[in-house]
Amino acid sequence: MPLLPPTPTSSGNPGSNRPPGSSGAPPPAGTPPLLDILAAQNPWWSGRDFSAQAGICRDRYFKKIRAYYDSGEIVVINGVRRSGKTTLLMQMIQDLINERGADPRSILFVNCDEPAIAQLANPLEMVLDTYRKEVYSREGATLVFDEIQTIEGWERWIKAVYDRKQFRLAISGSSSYLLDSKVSQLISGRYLSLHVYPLDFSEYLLFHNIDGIADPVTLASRKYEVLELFHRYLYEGGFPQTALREDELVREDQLRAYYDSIVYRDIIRENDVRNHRALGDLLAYLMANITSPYSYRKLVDLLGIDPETIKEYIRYAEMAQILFEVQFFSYSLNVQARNNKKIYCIDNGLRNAVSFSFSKDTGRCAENLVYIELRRRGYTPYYWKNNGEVDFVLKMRDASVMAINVTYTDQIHQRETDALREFAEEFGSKVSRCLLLTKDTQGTDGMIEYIPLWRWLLEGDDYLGRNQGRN
Ligand SMILES: Nc1ncnc2c1ncn2[C@@H]1O[C@H](COP(=O)(O)OP(=O)(O)OP(=O)(O)O)[C@@H](O)[C@H]1O
Repeated sequence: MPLLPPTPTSSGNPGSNRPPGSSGAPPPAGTPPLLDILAAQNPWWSGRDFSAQAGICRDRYFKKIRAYYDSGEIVVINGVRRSGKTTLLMQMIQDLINERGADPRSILFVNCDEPAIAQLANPLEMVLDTYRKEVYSREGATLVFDEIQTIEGWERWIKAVYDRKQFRLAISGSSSYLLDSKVSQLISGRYLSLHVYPLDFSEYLLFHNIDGIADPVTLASRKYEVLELFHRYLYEGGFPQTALREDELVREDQLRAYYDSIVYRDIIRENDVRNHRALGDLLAYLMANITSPYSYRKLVDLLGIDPETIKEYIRYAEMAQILFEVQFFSYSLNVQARNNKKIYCIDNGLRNAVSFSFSKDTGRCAENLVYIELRRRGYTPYYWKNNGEVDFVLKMRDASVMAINVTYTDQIHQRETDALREFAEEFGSKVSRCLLLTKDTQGTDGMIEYIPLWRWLLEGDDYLGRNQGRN
């Protein structure tokens, strides 16, 4: 079977079974294995259909990637494992070929996590060399490196390639190390980055064939289905692959496999963690106790792990983007540091699949959902506590603050509204808005706005104030 059959738009000789730059003979037994690997990863070189790999279009990410690509800067896609980064890269490639007339062979995609590539002595250089010699040697190629953080020294290499100005570049990675300060300094001013999260609620609806709910008439006619799906989303979370699974047992097994792979590859392997048991105990505790305040001292007493190790492991979990620590809100950094922290998880489905719980933990799930949505919208939420507790405090660009409580019960408890009033009294004119996200109550009492959680998730930033901006 020819290695690279011709494609109608190929830049090679018409009728040739080989890519431009290769020798005239059919690929012999001794064809470099690297070319085979690359050909398998780049089905478009041979005109093979790869639409299945491009999945369902997540519009807002896709539009951004397109704009970033057109800017000529390095497109960086970052996000927790399995959130859909590779699929977005496939959508970008499909768009370049199908809509924008790119020569299929002018696009090189490399999965750097593939052992056969990662094990090469100088993988990126060898891949580019092979590609240039065997597939496409002209200028203007697009080079796409998926999971690039697995290759040591990739930053210098990417910078050098960028500086040659011969290629368009896109890279992706699953860990925040991809853009930690050292790296971003090296390529600073040369990249535009996009953070990919598991599906938001409108994307989740789209994955269940509900589209167009921005239109009030459509929303009204499909409200029952939307509410039913919201109930599922609340517990099952939004990883794209699991959102498409109907079988609950398979879905949970898959989420547990995600968790194991994140913990092993992005925490243990990435940071060379030796004490697996301590790490496992800490993560299990934090996963079970999302949304609750904790102190390092309490964790030391409970788990018998020293405080420095606890801090370090929490940082690793943050870099792997599965857990996020939230600080107490105060204008004084000392007060902020002295107070307890809270922890939130990237996805309710992931959290529920690995945490043993007798109840459905609806309150925690609702609050966690809001936290992730606020991060998606670009905020760094804080919490506040005095007599009552405010779940989220947002610092706005105009220096005001917004307070949000979440209550997912049939009846609204007075403590939720009292806490918002207490916060408003304490911070006075700095408070621009108080929201209470509810199960289904909507309206206002003059000071507090009540909004059903599902509706707030769908209505994007509007309820947070279009002109308020983010911190
Ligand atoms: N937009 C989408 N439409 C349909 N399926 C999707 C979509 N995005 C992701 N998926 C599915 O979710 C799974 C993970 O997607 P993908 O490989 O793109 O994620 P990733 O972030 O690159 O993962 P990793 O970090 O593990 O490489 C795949 O099975 C993929 O088919």
